[in-house]
Amino acid sequence: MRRDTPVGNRIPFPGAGLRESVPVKTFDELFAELSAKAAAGTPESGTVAALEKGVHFIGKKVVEEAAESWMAAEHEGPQRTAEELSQLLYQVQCLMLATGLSLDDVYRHL
Ligand SMILES: N=c1c2ncn([C@@H]3O[C@H](COP(=O)(O)OP(=O)(O)OP(=O)(O)O)[C@@H](O)[C@H]3O)c2ncn1[C@@H]1O[C@H](COP(=O)(O)O)[C@@H](O)[C@H]1O
Repeated sequence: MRRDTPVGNRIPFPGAGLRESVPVKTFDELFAELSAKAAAGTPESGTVAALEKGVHFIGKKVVEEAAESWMAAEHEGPQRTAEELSQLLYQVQCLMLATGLSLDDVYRHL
């Protein structure tokens, strides 16, 4: 997720050299935060702005971040890959909110 701090490495990435775990925002915590902002229509929230633009806009962001994650994994190393994957997870959650899906709606397919 958007951050200026090092990325934790609870799951080792071979050769990554990532630092030890630091406090992180979990997937569920992020979803709760975004849900609250969406419900409140929080001003200056990028999430609220994205939701106003709709599924088509957010869907393109999902594809963009997926592609950037892939390219980072092949060419840019683990740190950049982690950053891009965090953006992908964020955009996935925006798409869930834009389509009215809950975490359980998705988790039940895992
Ligand atoms: N994790 C994220 C997150 N990841 C990406 N983004 C935004 O998604 C947009 C993506 O933009 P771009 O595609 O242009 O990405 P980019 O700047 O080119 O970056 P790269 O992909 O090239 O690395 C930018 O506006 C980012 O700020 C995020 N915006 C918010 N979050 C989290 O969501 C929370 C709520 O955010 P707000 O709704 O803005 O308050 C925040 O506290 C964060 O934890």
